[in-house]
Amino acid sequence: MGKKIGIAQMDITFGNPADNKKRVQHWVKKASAAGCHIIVFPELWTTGYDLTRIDEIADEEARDSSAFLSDLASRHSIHIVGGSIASKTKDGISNDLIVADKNGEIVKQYTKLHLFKLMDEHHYLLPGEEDGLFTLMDTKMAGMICYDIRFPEWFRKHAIDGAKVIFVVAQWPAERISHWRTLLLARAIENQCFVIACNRIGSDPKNEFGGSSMIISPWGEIIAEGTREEELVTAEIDLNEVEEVRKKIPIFQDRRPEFY
Ligand SMILES: O=C(O)CCC(=O)C(=O)O
Repeated sequence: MGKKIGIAQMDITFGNPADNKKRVQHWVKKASAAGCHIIVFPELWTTGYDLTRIDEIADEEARDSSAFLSDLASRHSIHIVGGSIASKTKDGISNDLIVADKNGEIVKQYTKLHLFKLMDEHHYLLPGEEDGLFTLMDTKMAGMICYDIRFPEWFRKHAIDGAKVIFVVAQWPAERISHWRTLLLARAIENQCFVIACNRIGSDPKNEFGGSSMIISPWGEIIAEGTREEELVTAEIDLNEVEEVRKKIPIFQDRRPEFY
């Protein structure tokens, strides 16, 4: 049976978690009414890239955002790949992707592994040290955050470890949207998995963001793509397609890692 995916290609109010929570509530209601099994949100949706104030507005131990997403997921009976949020711990602040299943259980908290120096992340955030794997609907999946997609070896590790669907949550600037599209397509084709990527729209004081959220099949077809407007991007995916593609061109059997 197909699974309906919804991507909340939303704008984010700069440095205003309360306002952004209202936005997220709106998109969860919309996705639930549209019959989506999963909804996906963008990177740093609570705060935006308000890094100079991040210490004030980050969420202590991701507690508040996790409770918020968990409550929404169980009330609307929908799995939430809850974008990422700034989480404050005793060691510093990290950029964490939170996943809540439809019963409200938090099944993953993944910290962005690769920090993006061009947007000063290394001055404000701590990098992660763990993988992005989780299970939803009895299927192994994984989450990545924005700049992570420039590291094919990180994606590959997750595919080798069993991920059939890889989510990407981002705030990807419009000026490099051709990189975004090309990298996502390549990651889907080379790993023969679904790639479901959510990018924000709108702007902040330093960047304009490019939308073009995408749902890409394991064969590399774009099943759905957003524009640069706020919208719910939806498509139904058939998880069996992963095995079909991997049977047709068996790259995971044909790899020769002893030479790489
Ligand atoms: O790699 C890029 O061009 C964009 C990355 C980015 O914006 C981020 O990681 O936040």
